[in-house]
Amino acid sequence: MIPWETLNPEQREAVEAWNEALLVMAPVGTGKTNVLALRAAHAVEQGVAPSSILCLSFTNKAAREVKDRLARHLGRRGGEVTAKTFHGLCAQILRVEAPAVGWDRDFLIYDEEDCRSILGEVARRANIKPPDEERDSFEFLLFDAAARARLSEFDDAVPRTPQQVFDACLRDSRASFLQYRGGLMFKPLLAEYVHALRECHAVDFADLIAGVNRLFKENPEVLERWQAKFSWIQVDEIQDTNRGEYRPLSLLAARHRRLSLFGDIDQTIYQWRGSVPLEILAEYKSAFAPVHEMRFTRNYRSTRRILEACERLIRACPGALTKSIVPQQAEEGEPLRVYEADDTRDEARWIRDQVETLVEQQGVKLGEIAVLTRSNFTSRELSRNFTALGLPHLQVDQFKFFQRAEIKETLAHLRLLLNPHDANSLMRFLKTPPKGIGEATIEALAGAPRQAGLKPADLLTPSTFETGDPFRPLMEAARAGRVVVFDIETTGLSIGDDEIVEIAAARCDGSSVLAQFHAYLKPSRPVGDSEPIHHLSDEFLAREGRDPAHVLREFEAFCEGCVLAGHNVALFDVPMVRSVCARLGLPAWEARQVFDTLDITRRFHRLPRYKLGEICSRLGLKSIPTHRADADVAATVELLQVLLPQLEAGAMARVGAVKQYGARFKPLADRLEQWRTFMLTERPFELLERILHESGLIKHYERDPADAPRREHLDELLTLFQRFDDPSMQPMDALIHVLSVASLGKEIDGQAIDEDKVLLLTVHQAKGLEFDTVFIAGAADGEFPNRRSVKEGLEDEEHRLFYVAVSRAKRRLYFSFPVIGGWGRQQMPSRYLRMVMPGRA
Ligand SMILES: Nc1ncnc2c1ncn2[C@@H]1O[C@H](COP(=O)(O)OP(=O)(O)OP(=O)(O)O)[C@@H](O)[C@H]1O
Repeated sequence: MIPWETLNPEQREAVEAWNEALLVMAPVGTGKTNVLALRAAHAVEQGVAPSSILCLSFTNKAAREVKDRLARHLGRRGGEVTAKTFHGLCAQILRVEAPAVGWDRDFLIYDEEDCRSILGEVARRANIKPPDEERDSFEFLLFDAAARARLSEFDDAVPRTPQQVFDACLRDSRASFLQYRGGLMFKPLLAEYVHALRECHAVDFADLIAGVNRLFKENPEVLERWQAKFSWIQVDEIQDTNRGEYRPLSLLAARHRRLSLFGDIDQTIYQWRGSVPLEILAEYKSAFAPVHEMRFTRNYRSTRRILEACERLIRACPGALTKSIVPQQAEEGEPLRVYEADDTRDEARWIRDQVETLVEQQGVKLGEIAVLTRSNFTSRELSRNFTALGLPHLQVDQFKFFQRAEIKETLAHLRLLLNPHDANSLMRFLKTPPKGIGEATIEALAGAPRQAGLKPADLLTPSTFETGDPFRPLMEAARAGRVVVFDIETTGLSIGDDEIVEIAAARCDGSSVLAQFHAYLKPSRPVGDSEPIHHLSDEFLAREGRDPAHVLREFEAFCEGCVLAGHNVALFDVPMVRSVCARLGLPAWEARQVFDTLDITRRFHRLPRYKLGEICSRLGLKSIPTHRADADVAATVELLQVLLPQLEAGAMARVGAVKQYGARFKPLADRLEQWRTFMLTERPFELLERILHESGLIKHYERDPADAPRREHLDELLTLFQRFDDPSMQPMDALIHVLSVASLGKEIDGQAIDEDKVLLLTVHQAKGLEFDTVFIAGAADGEFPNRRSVKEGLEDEEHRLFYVAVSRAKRRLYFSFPVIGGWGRQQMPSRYLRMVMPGRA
């Protein structure tokens, strides 16, 4: 039920316009988030299927809030709405469509640190070695350029070449890097980097955005399917969106034309990252005309005094749209205050004193107080001082939770279970707690055997030790004409619920097809959204489909004594057949070995992309895959026949390496295999708890009393795993979901807001939040506005950032700055203070 009585007329108008393309531009604190959730709930009440609704937010925290509110209004049906961040949506789509972009279905999302370490390695291999003191900023430069270069096609009005992007990043970089000006060929470096990522079955953030853009651009039938899935879309914080993010959303909505945007141009604070709100809004209004445009004006958040400050500040900002903000509260509120501190320590002491007074005299809770800063640097300085002064606080930057070594080391264990190819996690797993396998061994493993098609991951697979060479069963079966290549089509992607509608298979040897198998199966559920993928309709299957149990028994007989192979089958097709067999009470396929031609191709061929069709054309094969099971099987057979001689040629080297390293790796492989079985039945937090104990991680962090905070972080990780768990998912799917939140999460997402601690965070991190009391520290010219941003022509963005900071406060707003800043520099009050408090000058 919609609580209409709590809504003001403008909020009500927005909710009532549930069936239109709606654009809500609304100043700070006017209730956008709440209206967004209620509007989706109302759409469901009006008959829109909850599963067709997509709500996008800027942080996971905001997305969770939308979900919670929907659950409150809609009950169980609220859970069917997709509420995510944009990156989360890309990951969801690409996991389903992995074959269409040539990615592995089990792809991991690497965070900035993982990507930078790969880039550093790739650069070293190319003999690019910046001096030690520049290495960090050089890796960042490469990371930034690598992202921009891949997104240029979608982000820039005029696309640039990778070299142009790199040269521009180099020009803008603060460090000198003189030696690289005009001398570094960026394109091959970028290609190496992307290849290294894919070898780990990994992607980065830029891949997610570029991947979805390319997917929709090149595969109209795929786009059509997602258009049918999400027919009702609304997006929050549109002002901080760039073209590469907006475009796929507008494509998704092109058919149903129900795309609604919420935001506030005057809170644009990510222009430096390429957000172009005005252009996007103009594009939106013309593409989705007629757009119902409206503004919210009433602020429910702040006292009149704070709102007056907000209004004065934003009116003075060139180009701002907000002319007035109507206060809903009658309360005048306390006067704003400024403290000119002697230095940072004095500033921290003053804040501590004010906080103590508020707590003792006015009963304010520590968790309702926030200290906002422009830079991470000031935040860290204050944190050091607060610690010395005994003020309980939580610094969000320092709390880059998922970046902490102990968290990464722990998560590496889980990631490795899902994806043994993840080289970064493998290294972390081997090092902590130490597994007795040193750098030299790993270096050696990453060298020669690789050309023979061996990866370190093979040594963590128990079957490798039974055969002495991971590919021996495949080669032997091929010689005996006992390889079955197969492909299936299904009613959908849920392994536990969906059904198989077509099986195609071919038994072959190294040069020819010896027998074929093909059958349609009659499903007990409609094909639904999957029909456009395989073009098999319910009517056709009702007519041609046979009893699934019979077909699967025949298929089992066809595969008798054979080894199986397929393209990108390891993570979907095989578990799907197992699940359907189990549901039908047929003997499971547990013991069958399956070889994936996507994995093998990648070991021997360096290609820009690994979609089956692209592999076939690059390697000059005759077969053309068509997304029909039998055509794909024919293409895969031909591909396998090209790969087999290469596998044969590397056999000796692989056997040698397995012999040499086997004894040390086998116990680890067995342990991982055991955890993999628990992964199928235990909830993510239960599995995490098991691994923490059985891996020796807990013991490792208990050895040194100085490690006590690390232990606490591991406990927090367990709590977060419980919080992020989605009980409606199967345990393994839930684990994939939890790990993707961990890698896509912004700093604030990992935050267990603590009632007993003041929150210390940057203004960027405070976006969308509100607090009873706000301190804006470091409010000095040069710091806020930031000197460098002003120099780069981004002064208006600094102005808006100050506006965002000021508008987070509900009841009290304090400013402070040290007269003597860093490096003993004399500081003047921020120019914005004069606007906020004109009488003060
Ligand atoms: N109709 C209403 N009645 C009472 N309180 C409301 C109403 N609408 C919004 N609020 C309250 O006003 C505050 C601000 O709302 P919300 O955070 O949704 O605003 P917003 O527009 O998203 O803000 P911002 O853009 O500044 O982040 C919240 O505390 C919310 O509960």
